[in-house]
Amino acid sequence: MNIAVIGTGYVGLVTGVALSEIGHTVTCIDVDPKKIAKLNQGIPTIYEPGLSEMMLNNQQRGRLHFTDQHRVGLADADVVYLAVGTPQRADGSADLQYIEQAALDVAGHIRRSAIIVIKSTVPVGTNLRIKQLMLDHLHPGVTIRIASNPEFLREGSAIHDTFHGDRIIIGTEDKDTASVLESMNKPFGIPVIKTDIASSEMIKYASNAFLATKISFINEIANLCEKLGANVEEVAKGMGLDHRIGSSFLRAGIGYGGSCFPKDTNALVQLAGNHHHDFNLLKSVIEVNNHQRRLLIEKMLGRFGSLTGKKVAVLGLAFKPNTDDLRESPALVLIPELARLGAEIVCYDPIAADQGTKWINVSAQYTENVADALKDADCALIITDWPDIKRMDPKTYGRLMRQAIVFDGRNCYSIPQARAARMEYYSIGRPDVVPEISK
Ligand SMILES: NC(=O)C1=CN([C@@H]2O[C@H](COP(=O)(O)OP(=O)(O)OC[C@H]3O[C@@H](n4cnc5c(N)ncnc54)[C@H](O)[C@@H]3O)[C@@H](O)[C@H]2O)C=CC1
Ligand SMILES: O=C(O)[C@H]1O[C@H](OP(=O)(O)OP(=O)(O)OC[C@H]2O[C@@H](n3ccc(=O)[nH]c3=O)[C@H](O)[C@@H]2O)[C@H](O)[C@@H](O)[C@@H]1O
Repeated sequence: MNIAVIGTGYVGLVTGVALSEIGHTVTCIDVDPKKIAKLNQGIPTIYEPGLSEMMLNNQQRGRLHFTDQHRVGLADADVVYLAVGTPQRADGSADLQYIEQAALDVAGHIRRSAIIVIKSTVPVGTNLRIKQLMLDHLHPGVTIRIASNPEFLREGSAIHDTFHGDRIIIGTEDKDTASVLESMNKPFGIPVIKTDIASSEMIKYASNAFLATKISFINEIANLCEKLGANVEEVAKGMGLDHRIGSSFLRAGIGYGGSCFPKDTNALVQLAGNHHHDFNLLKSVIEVNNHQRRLLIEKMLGRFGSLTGKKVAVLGLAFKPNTDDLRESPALVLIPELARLGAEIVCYDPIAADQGTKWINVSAQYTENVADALKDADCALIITDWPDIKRMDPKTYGRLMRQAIVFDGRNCYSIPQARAARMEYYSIGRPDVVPEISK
């Protein structure tokens, strides 16, 4: 089929590349000419394992194209995906200006009837409003059908998730549209759930809200474990083996970040409020997460009294490993707070350092490797559990730092490992490790 994808961000680009990989002819359209120029040179604009090769391969086969010209990109499209951002407004609700503009752009340029698929995460009711908006602006004779097809990929494993997802959700007003989209997605070999549009829109928010709830729940248990002398990792393992609970999303840490959990939980609270429903549970999930992000600073102040003039090695900036995305990363809260407290900050991230220099507006040094960041530091603060940080011999801290004092927001090392390395080690939901010599 001929497909157009509007928006070449994390979701649009991966969707376009994946649909071309299963044999469709895809044109991705973006309003950012710089992104399009880079993509046309075969260079991905985001970091995702496996994306670069797959993209280049499909471009060379002539199945994947990029343009900033809607007229060109929409010329042959049978199906048009809208995959632009739906960020958070100041009041927490979803900002729909980009998707509305994208819909108007399509309506203004499309000259043939097509199915419009909304992939962006949008509040319940948005698909039908977008349809009406487009109907008001279409050229005479052009008809559209609308479908909701929310995305469940995770950044850092986006290609893997797209080909091995648990389900594909298709919400439509009519069975024909659902059948067309089901057969289009068949080569992915993933179960397709066909439903109505409102339920499809809600499945996306409910899924993200539930995963965020699991994380805040285990973080609260972790905080209690610290007070009671239990180890949250043992607790999570013991809970997760119950298949009704499941072991995923039970990793305690410095809270969830990223472009979606924070914004989607807030948007759902807002949506509920607009319908006179006070979503207290989800409000608590958000509150717990906000507090969790600051926990390690409290621990650092507890240990040092003051951070003025202390050299802090910050390991990891991205909101999770394998991505260069800094959106809502705990780093954006923690680094400015360290600066406010007078610390000297040296940051390391294997992929997201460039983004760090753009997003973090406080004075900080950026290094190319972990060793340079750790050299002569008074303490280390682990924000992202990058594989090279996790795999590092914990004795490295002692070899390079003034004192091996590590505040670990991702529980990268086991307690026995920390003890063996003679580190002073503060993690989440586990006993502190304080060697005799440091007491
Ligand atoms: N990032 C993620 O992992 C996931 C995101 N989502 C949802 O997918 C949607 C897109 O998210 P991201 O890909 O992260 O956004 P993004 O911000 O990375 O990309 C959006 C892209 O759309 C382009 N754009 C904006 N207006 C346009 C227009 N009128 N015409 C053409 N292009 C336009 C921008 O230039 C940008 O390249 C959001 O609703 C998000 O909640 C859903 C699942 C996963
Ligand atoms: O709607 C979205 O954008 C996406 O949001 C999340 O994906 P993503 O944000 O890319 O990454 P996750 O792996 O879910 O991690 C989110 C945050 O939770 C944190 N997390 C995750 C799992 C866990 O056990 N503990 C924990 O603190 C991560 O460190 C990270 O900061 C969902 O997992 C995807 O299904 C969804 O499509």
